[in-house]
Amino acid sequence: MHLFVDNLTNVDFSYLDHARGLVGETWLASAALDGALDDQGMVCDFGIVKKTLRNWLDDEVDHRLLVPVQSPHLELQRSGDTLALTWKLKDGGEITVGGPEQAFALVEAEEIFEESAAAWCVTQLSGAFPGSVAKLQLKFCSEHIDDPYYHYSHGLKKHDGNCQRIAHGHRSRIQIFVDGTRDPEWEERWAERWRDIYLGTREDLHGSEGGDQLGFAYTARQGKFTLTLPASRCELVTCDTTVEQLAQYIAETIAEEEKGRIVRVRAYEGLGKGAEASASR
Ligand SMILES: Nc1nc2c(c(=O)[nH]1)N=C([C@H](O)[C@H](O)COP(=O)(O)OP(=O)(O)OP(=O)(O)O)CN2
Repeated sequence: MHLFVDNLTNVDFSYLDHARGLVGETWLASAALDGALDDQGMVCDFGIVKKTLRNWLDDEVDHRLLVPVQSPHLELQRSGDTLALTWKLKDGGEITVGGPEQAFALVEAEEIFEESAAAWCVTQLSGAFPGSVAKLQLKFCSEHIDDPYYHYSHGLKKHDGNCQRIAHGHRSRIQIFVDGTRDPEWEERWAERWRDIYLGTREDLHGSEGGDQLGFAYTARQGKFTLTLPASRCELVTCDTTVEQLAQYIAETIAEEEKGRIVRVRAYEGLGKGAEASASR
């Protein structure tokens, strides 16, 4: 018998890609299970399926940096329960990340994409379901978005939860209105500007701002986090990078060029949520 659960949860995370660098991503997860019927006439109670998978994905994938440990572009070092890695980029640059182990997911794969990540999750989940379940399949996919969107990574050092991790991210739509009318040109400009970007807070800078490589470091409740990456893959902002503050930052930046007009920005953070802000000059 075949059982399925569509859109059971979504995961927000970042991953390392040889060409794209640090990629903020949001995927929807769906599951399918094959097995015999138990004495309730079920392959597995939907309640158990949803709780088991949601809890596991929340703990092991959501808000983590997914690292493809079989990649030739990776150097990884462990010291106690902290990890430090160097990732070589296709254009010759590099990214380094350090932090507590719980901020990373070490995925047995050469590259991270929907299928490789799902296959690793299924391996990790072996034994999580009752014996009536013979086979688990997991599928990740991106939300269908008609609007322009961007992928960004960031870390919120003041956040009490997992958003404090320095390299987690989202795939997010952006809607921009000038004097009440949607402005596709501005939306495309921001989608391009924040394509695979790291949004760094200026006060977290470690080292100088002027060079080709930028460094960020902070200590939060989970431990010490560090990140270095090419300045060209980064946008520095003076505020923290909550979606409220990003919406305000975008609105104010556009308002500088749209003098006398009211700019309203509806910025998403991942799927189905975000913040609205307005500005005029
Ligand atoms: N009001 C705000 N709340 C939160 C913000 C924010 O900018 N404004 N940001 C975060 C984190 O950046 C986090 O990455 C958001 O991730 P998400 O998974 O969407 O949030 P939750 O963990 O709360 O939701 P789940 O659906 O349960 O994963 C957090 N909050």
